[in-house]
Amino acid sequence: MSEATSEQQAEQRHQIESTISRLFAPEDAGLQGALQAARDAGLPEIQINPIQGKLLQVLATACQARKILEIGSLAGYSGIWLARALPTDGHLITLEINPEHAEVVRASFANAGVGDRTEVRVGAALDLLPTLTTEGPFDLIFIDADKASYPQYLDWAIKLSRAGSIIIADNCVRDGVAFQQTATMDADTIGLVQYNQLTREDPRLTTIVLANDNDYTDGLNIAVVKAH
Ligand SMILES: C[S@@+](CC[C@H](N)C(=O)[O-])C[C@H]1O[C@@H](n2cnc3c(N)ncnc32)[C@H](O)[C@@H]1O
Ligand SMILES: [Mg+2]
Repeated sequence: MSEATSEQQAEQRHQIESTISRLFAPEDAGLQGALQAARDAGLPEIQINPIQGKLLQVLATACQARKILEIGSLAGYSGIWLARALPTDGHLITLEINPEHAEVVRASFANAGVGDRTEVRVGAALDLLPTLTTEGPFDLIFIDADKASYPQYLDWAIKLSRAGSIIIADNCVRDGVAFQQTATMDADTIGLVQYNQLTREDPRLTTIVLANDNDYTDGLNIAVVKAH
């Protein structure tokens, strides 16, 4: 029997991913509505994928999350996945710099039935994070905003967490460049490289990166806070 070509292997990986998505992470009307609202508002399609959304829910459930913090809301797609892992008295705060995005998020949260347990705060995350110290600790923190600030977001995430909290950051593979050190990197890539290094070396964290987006070329950095 002949070896599969690289195109056949890519197609097989794609089929497996679609099957996992369909079986374990189907999108209901609320999630599909958030994607449509984003398209209608002309927002970029840079949200996480359904498997990542379900993974966020699995992790939120694993740490019995009652308080979740998200940095970077876009249209509320990841926020809906996260909010649905909360108990009815749980709370998700999502930080978003763009007021137009925030309006779309609020409408999509309401449409998805999670308006009661979610709050969108508008502003630059680095300005808003210091105002959250009395509202934590957060059980899960999801970082998915401007990449250059990821190292500072990590500092804040640890400050706002407890032992057992889970800190997740998106786009921490980026075709592999997020693990490289070169002289010619832009500020976003430097932020990602530093984030991976900081989470790998920080003795307070246990960390792994999973390549689980865009045909394994991007993915999530997942860190558990062991102690402060
Ligand atoms: C990749 S999108 C978030 C995607 C979303 N988490 C999802 O998967 O559905 C990044 C979002 O972060 C917002 N953002 C960028 N810089 C920010 C900052 N400094 N503070 C807060 N939000 C920021 C952008 O406006 C954008 O809506
Ligand atoms: Mg992202």
